[in-house]
Amino acid sequence: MANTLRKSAKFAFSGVLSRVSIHNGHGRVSVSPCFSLQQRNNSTKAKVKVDLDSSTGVAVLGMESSPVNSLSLDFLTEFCISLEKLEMDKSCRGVIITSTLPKVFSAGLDIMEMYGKSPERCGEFWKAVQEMWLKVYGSDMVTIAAINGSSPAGGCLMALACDYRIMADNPRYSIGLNETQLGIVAPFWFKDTMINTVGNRTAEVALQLGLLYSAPDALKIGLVDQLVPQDQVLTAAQENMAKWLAIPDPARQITKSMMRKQTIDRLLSNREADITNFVSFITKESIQRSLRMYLEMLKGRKA
Ligand SMILES: CCCC/C=C\CC(=O)SCCNC(=O)CCNC(=O)[C@H](O)C(C)(C)COP(=O)(O)OP(=O)(O)OC[C@H]1O[C@@H](n2cnc3c(N)ncnc32)[C@H](O)[C@@H]1OP(=O)(O)O
Repeated sequence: MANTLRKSAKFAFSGVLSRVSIHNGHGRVSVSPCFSLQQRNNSTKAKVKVDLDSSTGVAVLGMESSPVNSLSLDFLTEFCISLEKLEMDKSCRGVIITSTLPKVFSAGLDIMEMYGKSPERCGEFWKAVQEMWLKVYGSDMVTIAAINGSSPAGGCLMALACDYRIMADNPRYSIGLNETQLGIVAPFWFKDTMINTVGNRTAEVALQLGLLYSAPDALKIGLVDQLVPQDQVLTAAQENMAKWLAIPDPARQITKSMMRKQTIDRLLSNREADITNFVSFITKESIQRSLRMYLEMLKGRKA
């Protein structure tokens, strides 16, 4: 499906990678994003760690952007490059997306990217958010989210874009599209992805109220597929991956495409308008005020 989509869309990150894999002699391959001229990371510390086991064809993509894996432009760029590299690697059939940080899968979009930024920068940021979703939701690989921490808003979207979600059964963690609680509106493709997962009525209530669900409640509504103890999230993801990989790739990929193409096409054919909408919405004075208050609330929680 990703190949099909690549033909019909201009992917911001397409063609920036070469097929470089480094074998370390144990059947595992460490894949670090092969940065091109489009690399924009200022820091040298990688925000994404990829470990591909060539004997199983399964990669673990660990998000390690401290403190909370918020989805900044730099993070999203690195994430998309890593995923595209795996997508192009014929030996990789499945990817497990997880966090290497304690307590948090992803805190969602980096609020600092939406507060006090120029319209140009906001547009660039939103394009990267779209790209992340297109790449995960449209991946030819089997994608499993190993949700080993809280996963609000954009973090929930990333998990929703996967084929299967396994969450740590920890009462401190929550997941959901809580945008309205911040005074902002989840765009149509967030909403569509939620509807495709939990159904229209549940999505309507969840989105309007900006609900964050505990792990058991997320399981109840089908927002996640399985709960396991914290220390078993990755093992459970590996076990589940084996079931998905037992299905012949072409049959599974075509079926996935049938299920998701309409939703993907809707964004592809409205990409520019969606960016324009985002920029004009997020730069409004009232929205900037809401974001500032939310940031202050986040920082103030420590005091
Ligand atoms: C049209 C617009 C559409 C937009 C679509 C999607 C919007 C989004 O995704 S908006 C982001 C929504 N995210 C949230 O509401 C989550 C906010 N964060 C939290 O609830 C908690 O931080 C979390 C449960 C993830 C983790 O809790 P803790 O482990 O207790 O960490 P802290 O709260 O102490 O946070 C540490 C540090 O990180 C900063 N932080 C947290 N989240 C974000 C974020 N999303 N963006 C930027 N920065 C974030 C937080 O302020 C702390 O900073 P310092 O005080 O400087 O240490």
